Amino acid sequence: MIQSQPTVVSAPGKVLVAGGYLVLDPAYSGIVVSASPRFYTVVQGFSSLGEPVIQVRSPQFRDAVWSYSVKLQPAVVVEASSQNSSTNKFVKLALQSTISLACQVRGTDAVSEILARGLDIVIVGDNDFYSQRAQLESKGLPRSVQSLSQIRPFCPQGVPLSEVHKTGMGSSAALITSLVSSLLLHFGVIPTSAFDDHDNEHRHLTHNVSQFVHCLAQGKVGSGFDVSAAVFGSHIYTRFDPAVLKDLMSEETVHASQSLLNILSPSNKAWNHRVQPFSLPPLTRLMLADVDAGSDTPSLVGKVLQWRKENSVKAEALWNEIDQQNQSLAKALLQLTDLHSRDPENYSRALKYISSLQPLQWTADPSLSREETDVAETFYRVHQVTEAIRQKMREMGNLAGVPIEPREQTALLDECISQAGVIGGGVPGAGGYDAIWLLVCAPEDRNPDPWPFEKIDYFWMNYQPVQVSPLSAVESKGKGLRLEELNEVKGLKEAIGAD
Ligand SMILES: Nc1ncnc2c1ncn2[C@@H]1O[C@H](COP(=O)(O)OP(=O)(O)OP(=O)(O)O)[C@@H](O)[C@H]1O
Ligand SMILES: C[C@@](O)(CCOP(=O)(O)O)CC(=O)O
Repeated sequence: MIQSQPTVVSAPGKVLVAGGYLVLDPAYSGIVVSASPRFYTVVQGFSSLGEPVIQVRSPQFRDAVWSYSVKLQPAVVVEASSQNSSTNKFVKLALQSTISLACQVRGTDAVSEILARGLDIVIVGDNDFYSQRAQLESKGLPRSVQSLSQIRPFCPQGVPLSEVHKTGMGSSAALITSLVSSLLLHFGVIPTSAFDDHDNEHRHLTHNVSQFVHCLAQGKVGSGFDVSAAVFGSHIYTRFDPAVLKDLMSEETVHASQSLLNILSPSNKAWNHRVQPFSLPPLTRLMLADVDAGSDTPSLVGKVLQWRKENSVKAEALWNEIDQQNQSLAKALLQLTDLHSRDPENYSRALKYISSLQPLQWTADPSLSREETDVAETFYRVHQVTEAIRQKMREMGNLAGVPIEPREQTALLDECISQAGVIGGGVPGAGGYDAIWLLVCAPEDRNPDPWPFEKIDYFWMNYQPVQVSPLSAVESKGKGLRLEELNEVKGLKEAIGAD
């Protein structure tokens, strides 16, 4: 029986539009856009018969219920029940770390009281985190954004978690971030006002804990841009030095560590990542597609890093060239936001004008005013820079002998990017065969033409060489973590079985 008011926190997925591979090195940065699909964690008091337990459920998957017992003395130990039909390292480590931290911050008695009745935790992710091809096929629907809106929210995937086809939106980072934050709130480590503003110590603590749990669960310290996007929303990300986590990176030390709070505290100066403000320009729309190019993505990252190590001079030159382009891209995109805020009318008129033309034609009209020309030229610069980045990333792939932008993706992207109103695009993150992103114009009024996004949606639906499935994701302007009301998230109550 559910007994207390639920704590609900959501965290967004991400798209690394520039900075793949480079972002692993603190000398470089990446542009990470937070996306509208979110992971939701619902934590409630739960009265079980017998021993207090924590029950975690992921109702979108088969056999995805995990029970844990918790001992607080002499040290916090979270133990998975022998009856669980599968293990979930991510969930277990999130419980272990947040409860340990809660004991350090609130004291064992307070935590023991909250745990006395047990906890029921439900985790669900928006449909875009998982390929919906099978759902669309079973409903006889074409692969279009419109069809996706006909699939019910948090749709069950019909398979165990280990078999699901992910779309690369950072599911584990968003999941860990929403789970960790909901637990920190539920145990009173941070107050309910923690996420009311975008840059306070509570949000930074949540970031550090989520980053740590995610690294520990993955068994390595990654760049962390995905967790950072889940916490802060879109930004320009520069990674932290992995040394900050070195004393915590084994499961044994987590059990033993008295210094968890000291290391994860926002006042620990060893957390030296940088989060610089960024968002995509007004009246544009991010489009994403899951591409089924019928080929396995080999382990790209290992091979690229190996090549870089063996060819350091050549690699440094290439990394610096790509970095310059990445910085130019961020600058041009931010400049567009600025042009909009200074003169929304001319921005809007220029955007409407370029929406029905191919990039090459954007700056050729002498009848545009000076202000409109500024806007059109800045959009054209974004177009040119995204094309230059693609070219350099292909070069990186060729040199390292890996398919960062494979031929199938090049053909698809070239065709998309040559269409009217398409600003630019590429392969997100590490690249490979799985996905593409585009930035398209989204004028307020579309007449007389269809919106560029509708034309692309139609183009993808009919594209023959590979199967292209759109995602409904757009950029999330929600600035990362959000405290939610259970009743206000469409389909959430039904999905967690509380209706
Ligand atoms: N809905 C969920 N409920 C519980 N655990 C989940 C859920 N989704 C993911 N996980 C945990 O995260 C792990 C998957 O992590 P993995 O590193 O494969 O994802 P990812 O690479 O971040 O995904 P993506 O391709 O979306 O970026 C699973 O093994 C599981 O432990
Ligand atoms: C190659 C890399 O820079 C990006 C990987 O991005 P994604 O998870 O494929 O979106 C690796 C990393 O930063 O963890």
